Amino acid sequence: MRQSCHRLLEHQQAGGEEPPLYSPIDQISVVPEHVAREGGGKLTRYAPTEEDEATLRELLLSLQRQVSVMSMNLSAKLDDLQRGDRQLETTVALCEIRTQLQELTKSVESCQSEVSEVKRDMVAIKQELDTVQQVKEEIEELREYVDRLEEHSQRRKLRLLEQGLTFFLSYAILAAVLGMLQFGYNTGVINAPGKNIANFMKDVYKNRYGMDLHDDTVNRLYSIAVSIFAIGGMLGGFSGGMIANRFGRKGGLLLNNILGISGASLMGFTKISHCYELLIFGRFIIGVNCGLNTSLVPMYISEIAPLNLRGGLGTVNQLAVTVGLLLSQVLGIEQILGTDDGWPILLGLAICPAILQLILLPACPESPRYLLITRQWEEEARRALRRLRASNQVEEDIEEMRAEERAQQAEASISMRELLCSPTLRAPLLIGVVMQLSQQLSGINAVFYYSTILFTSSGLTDESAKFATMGIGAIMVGMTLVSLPLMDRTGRRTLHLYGLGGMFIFSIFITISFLIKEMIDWMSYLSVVSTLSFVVFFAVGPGSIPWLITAELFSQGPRPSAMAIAVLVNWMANFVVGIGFPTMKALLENYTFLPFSVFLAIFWIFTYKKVPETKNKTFEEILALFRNSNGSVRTVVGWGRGGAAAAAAAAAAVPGHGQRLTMGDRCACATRRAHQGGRQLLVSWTEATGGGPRIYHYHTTNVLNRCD
Ligand SMILES: OC[C@H]1O[C@](O)(CO)[C@@H](O)[C@@H]1O
Repeated sequence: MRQSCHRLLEHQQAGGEEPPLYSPIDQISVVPEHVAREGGGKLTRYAPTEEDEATLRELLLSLQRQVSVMSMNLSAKLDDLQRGDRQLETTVALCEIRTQLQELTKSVESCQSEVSEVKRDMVAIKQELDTVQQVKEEIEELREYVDRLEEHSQRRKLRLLEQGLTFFLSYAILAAVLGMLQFGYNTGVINAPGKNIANFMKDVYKNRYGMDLHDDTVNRLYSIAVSIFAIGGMLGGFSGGMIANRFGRKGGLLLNNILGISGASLMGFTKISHCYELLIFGRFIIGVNCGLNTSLVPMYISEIAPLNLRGGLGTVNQLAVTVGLLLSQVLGIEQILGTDDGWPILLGLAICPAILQLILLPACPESPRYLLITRQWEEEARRALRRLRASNQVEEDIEEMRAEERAQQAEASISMRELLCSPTLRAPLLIGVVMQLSQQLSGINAVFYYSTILFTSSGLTDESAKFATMGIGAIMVGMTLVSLPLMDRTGRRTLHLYGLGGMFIFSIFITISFLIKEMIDWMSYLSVVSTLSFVVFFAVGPGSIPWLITAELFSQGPRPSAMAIAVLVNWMANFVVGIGFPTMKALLENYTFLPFSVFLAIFWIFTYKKVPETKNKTFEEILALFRNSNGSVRTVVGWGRGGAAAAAAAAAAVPGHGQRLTMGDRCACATRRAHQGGRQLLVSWTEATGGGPRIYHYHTTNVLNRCD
């Protein structure tokens, strides 16, 4: 209070302006006289002194003076206002001004708060700019690292492409393809001794029941013995995937020989035991054995073959089939084993490939891919590779397998259901299945099973027809051999297109020759030449490519299940053609081959549009072909624990997608709890020590398994 009075006096003594109307009075009334406020706001009692009283008196006088001045001022102003004509207008204007002043004050306040917000934002932006700069630098580093990685993998691939055929690799291939030879042999072996087997059935029936077996019943029994082989094949082919995962590729093949030996023995002992049921059962068992072989052998070969030889070595599958077929044709002629006494030996000879494989295969290594990716036995895989490559430098192969493993999200194996439901695997599965269909629905087995009848019906004598049939077998072997080196040079897709195209043209020629053979004599030769050419083109592509490409289209996890489905389809189509062709021939007569021409045209278009080239591509690259067509797979490199830098790098590597890389996905791959399908972003990486660079593989869509 005392201070306030002093200040007021000082102000007046200094000749200050007329004080505002409200302030001195307000100040005086703020605090009661007997109370004063000290520093810190604490209230204390106040006792006035004489000096204070004098000051107060002075102050009161000055206040009185001021009040009178103010009242004079006021009354002067009021008079002015009352005198003025525009008193009302002025009041209104003052009110308006006051309102505007209030609004102005409000806007100033809001401006103030906006300014402080902007200030805050600017600080945040600055921080973000710093982060962006940092991220930019990191991306630059990452880019350099990716370039280096790419260079490294390019060099690795070049080295992989330089690998050669070693003695041990050839030995392992030879031991394995005995299974495919078994398949070819048993496919053809039943044709030549057809009449002898029918006679045997009649004799047994007569001995058993004392009456003659009707020709129709004999034919039915014989056709059961022929076709039950394919039923066994379907069963074996379908179980191939499961066996391959459970016992390994080599393990499965070794076990399968038990079936081979049993089936061959049953067939071989059919005559001695006077029991044609044994023949039927034996054919079924050997069918299961061959079905398993068609699944396991191509899988084993594609997994042990070096990248640059995979096509050629895959063709050895079909080479073995054709050799088996030719062997059965040659041994089945009347001069050798195609007789009443010889046929059980002919059928029983199927024991030879099984025993030979049992002897040769144990020395071969298990598939290194199976050991490393499916079993995670790295040392064993390394040992197997060292033997197959005849070198201690196998790190390139190991790295390539690891890359395949990463690309398939570390899935050791994928069930049949998962395979069928996976959107990513749908495309390769469809291609695999259509490729198998293109082999069987091309009509090749119509030629094989019924070539002799076809030739005689187009005018050749029985004798020449038999030799023409054998010629087909020989041409098939020769042409498959010719196609072998082309597979890794020309490429699978190109050869398949040539093969299907040629078959299409010659299937038309076959139909033409059937149609005009009655008019022109030499047309019978046109039918033989057309059929031989048909077979030549089959050997160029559709004979071998479906076997090898199905194994190539899939990585380690889904490969066994995919092979099982594709092989099942192959056997089913084989069965349908075998069973259906006689009826088709009866119905369509000279136009019998026309449906095959239509199928061939469809398969050609499909191959042209959908089948990718797999020549010289690693399994990881093939996998990426399908992922990229469906979504995208990228590899980026992140630092340490990931975070913003890795996320930004990932986002930068998927231009246009805009997906965010969430580090939460990391646990996904570790736990591997599988969910089906779905579009999502998935991340996996290799662990690196000491916070160094890490490789992230991520797919933006259609991943097989979602993990959380
Ligand atoms: O070589 C002809 C043979 O090849 C196969 O297509 C298997 O690859 C068999 O179905 C056919 O009898």
